[in-house]
Amino acid sequence: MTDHPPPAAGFVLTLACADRPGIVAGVSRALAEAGGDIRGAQQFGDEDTGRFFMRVVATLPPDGEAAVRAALGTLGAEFGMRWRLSARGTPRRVLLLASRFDHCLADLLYRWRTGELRIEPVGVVSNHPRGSYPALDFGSVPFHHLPVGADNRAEQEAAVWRLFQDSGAEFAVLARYMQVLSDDLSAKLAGRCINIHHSFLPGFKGARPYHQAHARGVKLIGATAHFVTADLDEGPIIEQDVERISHADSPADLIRKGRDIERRVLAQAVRMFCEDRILLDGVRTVVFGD
Ligand SMILES: Nc1nc2c(c(=O)[nH]1)N[C@@H](CN(C=O)c1ccc(C(=O)N[C@@H](CCC(=O)O)C(=O)O)cc1)CN2
Repeated sequence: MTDHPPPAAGFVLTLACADRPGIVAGVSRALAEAGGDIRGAQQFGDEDTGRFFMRVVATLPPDGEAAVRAALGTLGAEFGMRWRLSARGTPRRVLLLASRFDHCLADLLYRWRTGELRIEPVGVVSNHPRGSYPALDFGSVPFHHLPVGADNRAEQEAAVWRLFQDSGAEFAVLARYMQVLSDDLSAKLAGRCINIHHSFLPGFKGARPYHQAHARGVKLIGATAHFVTADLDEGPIIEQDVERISHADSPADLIRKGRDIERRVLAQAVRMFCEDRILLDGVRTVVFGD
């Protein structure tokens, strides 16, 4: 009976460092010496920032992960590299936040249930009660009603942060959560909190972009998924899309058409995050698409 070696597992390596010769060679050697097999690689050198970014998909033999982590540790120290190695397809634990409008929350939960999005929702937070979502089935996902007003913003945010930590969430998604996060919470969630803004940024920031768009008479509307920073609607952009509209569209028409754009843009951004396709490049992102 022939012994078959255990199947090699799939991994994604992402890295960023100051650009200089030898990075790709070093990474390839580290993987090869650990028995790894590169299945795909994307890289980008940003001439503005002098930074280099890379995403590698590789298989590793069972004992290869420890070996490659050791080699990457050494390489990382030599090149001043930030790197991350994660098993492909591992669901990412996410805390979902929403306010009155539920279309993005409903869409993410559907894509999770159908297996399209490799997420594990660890909780839903809303500043509105559960009864505000009659159309939604949260199933086994815990729902947390955390009302917020001018008199309890700090306490409410402390509860959100405690939930994020206690649930073991890896990232958060503001799925039309209409509260501005404080500088403190924004900093704690830096690079791991994705917001969907219902306009094609940098146009029409704030809480009512569709009314602004209608008043301005634009011919395209859009949506923007971005990382949350303390500066409202200024975070590094992950994904955007637009749709043509006309003079005949009322604000209500724009809100209706915008929902579809918001849903697909947010879902794409969440998928890219879960597949380690997004790297921060200062105030911008590098997105290694599929
Ligand atoms: N620190 C940040 N927090 C949030 C961001 C962000 O970019 N940085 N994005 C928002 C989402 N958003 C637009 O996409 C947005 C949400 C809320 C408001 C706003 O003015 N809210 C008012 C209250 C409105 C209400 O209660 O309905 C407020 O907070 O005083 C503007 C833009 C999520 N958080």
